[in-house]
Amino acid sequence: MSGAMTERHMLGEDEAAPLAGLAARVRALTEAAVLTGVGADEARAVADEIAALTERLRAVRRDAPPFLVTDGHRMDRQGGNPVTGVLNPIAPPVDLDVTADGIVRAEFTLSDVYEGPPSYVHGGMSAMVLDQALGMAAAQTGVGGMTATLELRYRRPTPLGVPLTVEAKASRVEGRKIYASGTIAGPDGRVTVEATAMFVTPQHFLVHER
Ligand SMILES: CCCCCCCC/C=C\CCCCCCCC(=O)SCCNC(=O)CCNC(=O)[C@H](O)C(C)(C)COP(=O)(O)OP(=O)(O)OC[C@H]1O[C@@H](n2cnc3c(N)ncnc32)[C@H](O)[C@@H]1OP(=O)(O)O
Repeated sequence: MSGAMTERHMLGEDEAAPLAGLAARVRALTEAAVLTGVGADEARAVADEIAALTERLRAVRRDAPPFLVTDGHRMDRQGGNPVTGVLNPIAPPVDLDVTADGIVRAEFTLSDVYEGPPSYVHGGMSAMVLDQALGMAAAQTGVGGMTATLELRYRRPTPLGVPLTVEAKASRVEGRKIYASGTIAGPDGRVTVEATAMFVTPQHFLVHER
């Protein structure tokens, strides 16, 4: 198990770059696996080669995903994050930026790997991207917190394979509760998904942080 309290290995840029390159290759592999039309023998042969490569990576195993050394931002240090993490092949990855006024924003494209209804993005994937963006927006107000509630309104289908925009902003803070809202929009600027969320800073986290 990768427990939250596990001491994390900190990756400097030199160490992180080749691992990000590895993740990018595996991301491409995942898409190729979903879309491939090769025959059964070729699929088995490739599977065996991949199994051998997996064993090579397992030869040296960390207890938990490493963190990236960043320029003081705690936001993007989780290289293994499934939305933003450059080290994680299942992350698109979504490169979330924070503007001076606390708006969290990214342009990103979701491949066929994230298909829900035929030719559209899976609603759970939209939820995950929004959870992350709203969570980062909430963290802009101070400590940040765990998602306590997340409400989605799917207004229209979200297209695959075209540039999407996610935006989020914190709206208010009440004690340990932080409220945030955000959207995903298609290339035409029309909103496809709206989200509101409440994050709660755990008591013990405040004690550790302050
Ligand atoms: C560890 C802190 C992290 C900070 C990180 C900052 C770094 C930022 C960096 C990068 C951005 C990251 C972005 C991440 C995005 C992804 C986030 C996720 O996926 S999180 C995983 C999914 N969520 C869970 O697994 C939560 C599970 N639940 C819990 O852990 C607890 O229930 C928790 C923390 C939510 C509340 O526990 P309590 O013990 O602190 O809560 P009580 O003291 O009872 O409540 C405080 C107030 O909040 C209300 N409340 C609590 N939970 C509620 C809920 N689910 N719905 C409505 N109200 C709730 C209560 O009614 C109470 O309100 P009254 O003070 O009485 O007005």
